[in-house]
Amino acid sequence: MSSSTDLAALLAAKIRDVPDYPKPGVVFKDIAPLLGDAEAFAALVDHLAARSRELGATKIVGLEARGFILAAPAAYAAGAGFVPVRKEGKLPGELHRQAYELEYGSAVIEVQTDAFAPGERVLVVDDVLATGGTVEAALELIQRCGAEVAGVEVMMELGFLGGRARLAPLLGDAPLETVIAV
Ligand SMILES: O=P(O)(O)OC[C@H]1O[C@H](OP(=O)(O)OP(=O)(O)O)[C@H](O)[C@@H]1O
Ligand SMILES: Nc1ncnc2[nH]cnc12
Repeated sequence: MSSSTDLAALLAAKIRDVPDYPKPGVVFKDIAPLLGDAEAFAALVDHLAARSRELGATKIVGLEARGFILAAPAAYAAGAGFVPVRKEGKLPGELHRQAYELEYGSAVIEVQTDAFAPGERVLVVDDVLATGGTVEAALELIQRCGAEVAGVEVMMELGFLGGRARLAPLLGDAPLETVIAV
């Protein structure tokens, strides 16, 4: 992929707007066409893996469920470990948990307390940044585990919902990068 503009254009062409899903007033960004396109999917995963290496991450966190689809292959390609942050009730053992609200609902996410070594550098990967509630909850969990946030990589940012400003206090110097911003 020759430039970030080319990557954004390739991906944007494969994201479908679905009005009034899952609730009236929400325009849902459906990434199924992108995932089904071998060139777009590979280009996105390669980009995430390259950023992970550049940021020195040793673990990539994926946020259930769509974040898993991007984070797991990126971790493999980057030579990093993969850590699932899951919706409540899916992980065994000792957990940290965090309730949050997102654009169209509310939920609780959890992570295993021993998922990271102390001070380990962690990259968070997800598909869509809307209100920022989901990523904010994930950052709180990672910090509670004693790990360091190396950065956040999200494929698409819905700027009008203010997620970036909300996350700034938790990020410090760590970058929040999105391939597409609308
Ligand atoms: O910025 P926010 O307002 O928090 O919204 C963004 C989150 O919403 C979606 O996840 P969802 O909870 O719908 O789960 P899914 O991946 O299982 O579809 C998306 O994959 C992000 O994780
Ligand atoms: N509009 C949206 N489209 C897809 N995923 C989302 N997560 C939160 N808001 C979303």
